[in-house]
Amino acid sequence: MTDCRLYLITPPSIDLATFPDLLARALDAGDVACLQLRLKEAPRDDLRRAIDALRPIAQSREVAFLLNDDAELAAQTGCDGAHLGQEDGDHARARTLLRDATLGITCHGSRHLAMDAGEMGADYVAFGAFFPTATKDAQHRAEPDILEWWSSLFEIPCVAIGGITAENCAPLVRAGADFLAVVGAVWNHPDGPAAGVRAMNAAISGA
Ligand SMILES: Cc1ncc(COP(=O)(O)OP(=O)(O)O)c(N)n1
Ligand SMILES: Cc1nc(C(=O)O)sc1CCOP(=O)(O)O
Ligand SMILES: [Mg+2]
Repeated sequence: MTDCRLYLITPPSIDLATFPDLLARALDAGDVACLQLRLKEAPRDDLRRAIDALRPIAQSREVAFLLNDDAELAAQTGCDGAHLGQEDGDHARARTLLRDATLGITCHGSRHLAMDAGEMGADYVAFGAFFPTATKDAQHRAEPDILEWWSSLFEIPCVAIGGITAENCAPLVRAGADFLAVVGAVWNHPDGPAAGVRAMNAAISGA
């Protein structure tokens, strides 16, 4: 029995007229540990509107609501935390701003970055991309052995990301990933996002 759980990230752009209902149905379909709002192109006002609309949908279902890229906005708007990359500002300042809220840090395929993030106080470290992804132009790759190495040495949870699907995720679960972060595997599932959540849950449990 694995403790690994699904970490869902929003599609790169959403329509607030229809997405809240789609999200609710996806979250009701199975186990989702957290939702990251990742709208790279959205103007700040749209981002605030999206937070206001989507945060209650996640939090009312005990799904942690994390904001991508902006710890200050996350802290101001009642998010459960933020995910920051290596270019997303001062991690130590974000740690202070977020107080007890979650701070996750992208560490690509780097043991060094992961240890720095752990020392700085990250609540999780994220490794990737494990597989080719159509969701973004990923410049870094990671191999499953980094998950084994990290989880054998450190208590801080690790997230695997990048091109993960129900079909390819088993080695990452077995290597020790605490969370699998996905976009396409859920939102582009041929039978819809709810089916995508069910497929990921089944693949994680069966790994
Ligand atoms: C869980 C998780 N892991 C990695 C990333 C990537 O963050 P970053 O490197 O800052 O890239 P962008 O997402 O900002 O394009 C993530 N968002 N979530
Ligand atoms: C947002 C993101 N960050 C990555 C990294 O490697 O840091 S890969 C990625 C995209 C994840 O989407 P999908 O599940 O559709 O591949
Ligand atoms: Mg970022």
